[in-house]
Parts: sequence; structure tokens; C-alpha cells
Amino acid sequence: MSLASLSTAARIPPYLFNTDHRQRVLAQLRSKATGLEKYIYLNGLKERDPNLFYEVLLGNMLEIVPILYTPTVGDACSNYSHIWRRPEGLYVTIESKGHIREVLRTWPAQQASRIAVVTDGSRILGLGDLGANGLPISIGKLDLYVAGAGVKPTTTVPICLDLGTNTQRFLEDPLYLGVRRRRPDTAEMDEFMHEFMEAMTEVFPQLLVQFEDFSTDNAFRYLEVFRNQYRVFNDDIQGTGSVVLSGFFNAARLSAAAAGTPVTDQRILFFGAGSAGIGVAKQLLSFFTLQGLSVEEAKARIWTVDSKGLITADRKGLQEHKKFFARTDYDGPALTKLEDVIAHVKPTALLGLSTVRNAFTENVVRQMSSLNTRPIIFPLSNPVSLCEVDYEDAIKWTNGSVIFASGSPYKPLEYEGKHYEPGQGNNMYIFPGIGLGSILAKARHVTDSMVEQASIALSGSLTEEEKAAQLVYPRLVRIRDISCQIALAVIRAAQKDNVDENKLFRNLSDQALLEYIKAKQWQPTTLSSQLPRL
Ligand SMILES: NC(=O)C1=CN([C@@H]2O[C@H](COP(=O)(O)OP(=O)(O)OC[C@H]3O[C@@H](n4cnc5c(N)ncnc54)[C@H](O)[C@@H]3O)[C@@H](O)[C@H]2O)C=CC1
Ligand SMILES: CC(=O)C(=O)O
Ligand SMILES: [Mg+2]
Repeated sequence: MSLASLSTAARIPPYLFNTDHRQRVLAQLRSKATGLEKYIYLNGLKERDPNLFYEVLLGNMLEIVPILYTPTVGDACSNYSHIWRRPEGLYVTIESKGHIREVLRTWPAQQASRIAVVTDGSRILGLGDLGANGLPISIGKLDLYVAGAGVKPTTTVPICLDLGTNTQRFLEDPLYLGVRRRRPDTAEMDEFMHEFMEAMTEVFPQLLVQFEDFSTDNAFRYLEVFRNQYRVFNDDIQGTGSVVLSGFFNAARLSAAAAGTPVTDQRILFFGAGSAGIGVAKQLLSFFTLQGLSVEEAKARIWTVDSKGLITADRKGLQEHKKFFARTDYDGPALTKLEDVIAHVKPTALLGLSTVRNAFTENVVRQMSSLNTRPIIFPLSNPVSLCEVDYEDAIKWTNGSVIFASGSPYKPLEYEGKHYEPGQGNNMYIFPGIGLGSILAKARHVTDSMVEQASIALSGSLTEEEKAAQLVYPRLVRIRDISCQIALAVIRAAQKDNVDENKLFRNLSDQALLEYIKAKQWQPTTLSSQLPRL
């Protein structure tokens, strides 16, 4: 008898009904030797059984998020042309300039699509220009929209703009997936981007666009050009700013309580002044202004450092985005060593967005420790291989006093008989909620106040137990609930700014709206309900 002639019931072996597929998936996943193999396995599972994939993801966030997202998604991107299995996501190449609309129309469910993550692959995490290999970052972020906010998978659109790459090893790699050319000049790229955004709005009328991992100049430029025209936000600038502000509220409270000083006495030093560093610095202005300081007073409490040292206004050829925080109160010799900058600034907080692995050396960390009862040290560069300092070292060198959050995850640890739990200062805590709120409110734009209110909602979402454990971010397993609270704050801010096209929520109480948002979250159906009845 051929297999095809067997009845469906007969083809399904009996064990399917008395074991839990989720356990089988986890056992298979855990048998893989490397992160990359785990990524490939999960990618295959998503194709075979998306429902089961999301069930396993939702039930095992702490184990699986670091595979689909930072750090392992960094390996997946770096190797994407080699591990590629099947088309997933949408490539829009520079060669389609002039007919981008037709390319977008090949995507199914155009009317139903709600959220696109769009990268041009030019600065993937801290890994540089990965060209067309950047697609997994869009896919990973959208997996977090599904897992973290309950956005329906079929309404998500991962996009990689394949504009070429300036990374020679990809241009020479016979397996490289992308177009084999160097990146366009600014004029050609601008033309492409304008056509792309116009076409996106036409083809996907309900869609919110999240710009992801564009190189710094383009990240700032396209945010400014498009933010008042389209439904768009930049995750690296606004999402990161919002998430770090949130953790900083909680960290400053802990550090001020330990030192017995006012919270506004914070002096913040940024190591790294790219889209993320400056995006966060700008957002941290509100840490001070929300407590009554002026913007000038807030700015005076922030210092920025790039690869040339402390950024001062008298430096020749300073890039536009660095000018705002350039110091005018220092005219000594250039301070190029981090230790010298710290000695000059005497910061309470040191934030790393530099992509420089181990830049926060033992000397640097001990220096911070000698200046502060509880130093705030946030090494935020991704993936882990580019993190400014490992958690264990930060704990050891501060004798446990550090208030720590990193961009990529670290595990809790024991040190001299005490338990320590790190924070993860990653925009993954905030963009799902910003996106969900914007989608539900049908916000025409993502305003500054929506981003700020998202941050305040996240910082206020700590439970009593999390506060007692001195965490600065809530536990990841609660992300769906947290995203609802963030979405509520985002919707209210959209209403205040009058950018909400959906006015229906205006008459709902916070409680009713929160319940509505929760009820709207997509849930994977259980596997057994999918199997044919016998
Ligand atoms: N935790 C989070 O949620 C996020 C983290 N990031 C991470 O932030 C990092 C930076 O991203 P972008 O700002 O977009 O990149 P970027 O390349 O524009 O910025 C890097 C900055 O670091 C500075 N830098 C480089 N080498 C240095 C050195 N030796 N000493 C001092 N400064 C140095 C550069 O001058 C530049 O200002 C990446 O690793 C990225 O993964 C980005 C977004 C979100
Ligand atoms: C987290 C993130 O968006 C980044 O590292 O670029
Ligand atoms: Mg990013």
C-alpha cells in the first residue's frame, strides 16, 4: 500500500497524541551544538509549523530570544548567505528603482499588513555593513513583535533593502545573496528611499514602518525626512533612547538612594556617539527635564565620547549629529583616553554604545567604583562579542555595587555568596509596545511624546518583587503584559497629540482599554487543536 493511500489518521503515529511536541522541539533544539545550528533548526520549525514555533517561543522566552535575536541573530546575519534555506521576507533591490511598487505588490496580505521592520543592512547590530545578509534582523525583531506584543504573524513584513554592500568579502563571496555592487551615493539612495516610502504607503495603507540598523548618518536623516510624513520610527534612535531612559529612571533611584544625593545629580558619560549613543543621550534629556530642569541644565549633565575622545565643540569637521552635546566648557588638550575623560567628568553613569569589546577595562570600572557608592554601568553594544564589559567582571571589579544593564543578555550569577541579576537594556522591551500602541490607535505619526510615555510606562512596570530584587527592567517573561501597558501609554499620548486616526479608544477608561489590548493579542492555538480528529 502506498503512503498516499493511507488515511490521515493511520499516517499519524500514536505517539503524537501522548507526548507534547513542545518537549520534543526543546529536546531537539538543545541537542544542537552551536547557536547557529539552533537558529537554523528554529527557522525550519517556523516554516513547518509556525504555530508550534510561536508556542515554544512564548513558553521559553529566556532560552529562545537569545537565539532568534541578539546575540545569535548576529551570527545568523553574518552567515546568512551560507545558511539560507528558503525565501522569507521581502528583498527590495536597488535595481528595482523605478518600479518598487510592483515589487511590494508581490507580498501577500497587503491590506492586512500592520508592521514592517526595514533594514538596509548597513549597520547590523555592531557588526557593520552586512548588505543583504541583514534580513534576519528584520525577521528577529518581528518575532519579538509576535512574542512580545501579540501582533499576528501574518500581519508582519520583514524587509531588507538590498542596495549593495561596501564589505569586500561579501562582494567576493560566490554564495552572497545580494546584488554585487557597492552602496549608492547619497543622491541615488535618497531617490530610492523616497520612492520606497511612497510605494509602501500606497501598497500597505495600514502599515507602520520601523527603520532598523541603518548606518548612523542615514538613520538620522531618514528619520527626520520621513517622521512627519509617514507612519515611521527608528528603533535604534527612538526605541533605544526610550528603553535606556526607562532603565535609567530605576537605576538613578537606586544610585541616589545609596549615595544619599538627589536623583538629578546624575552626570552621564556616553562612550560611543552614533545613532544609538546620541539617540539615547537626547532621550535622557527628559530624565532631567521631567524633574524640572531646563534643557540647558540637562545638557550640561551629559558628556559624549567617540573614537577621537571627548567631543568638544572646537573639534574640526564634527559630524552634525554630534554637535548638540559637544562640550563648550573644556579647552584643554584633547582627552582621548577613557580614564582621562572619567577623571575630568566624574560621571555617576557610564553608558557604552561604541561596539568596542571590553572597552570598560578593570581600571575604568574600578575608577567608576571609586567615584560612586553604586556606579551605573550600561554596556549596551550588541552582540555580546562587542559588549564593553562582561557582567561577571563588572560585578567583581565593583565588589557587587554596580547597577548593570547590557544590550545582550547575561545570566544571573553568584558572587561571594550573594545572588546578582543583570538587566537587559535592549530596545526589545519597548518597540513591541510602541508598535502595538501605534497600530491600534492607527497613529499617523510616532511623536516624541509617544516615545517618552512608552519609556515612563516601562519604568513603572516593575513589580514589588522586581523592585526588591533591585532590577532596573522587568523580567522578560512578563513582556506581553508590559507591552500592553506600554501600548496603553502610547495610545493615550497619540490621542493627546491628536495623531490617532482611530478615535474609538478616546471614550474607554484605562482599565477597559487595557483589557481590550490584552484581548487583541494574538495567541498560537494549541497543537492538539490542529490535528485531525480520529
Ligand atoms: N542595547 C540596545 O538596545 C541597542 C544597542 N545598539 C548598539 O550600539 C552600538 C552602536 O550603534 P550605532 O550608534 O548605530 O553605531 P555607530 O557605528 O554609528 O556608533 C559607534 C560610535 O562609537 C564610537 N567609537 C567607535 N570606536 C570607539 C573607540 N575606540 N572609542 C570610543 N568611541 C568609539 C564611534 O565614534 C561612534 O560614535 C552597536 O553595537 C549596536 O548594536 C544599538 C541600538 C540598540
Ligand atoms: C538592539 C538593536 O537594535 C541593535 O543593537 O541595533
Ligand atoms: Mg538595531
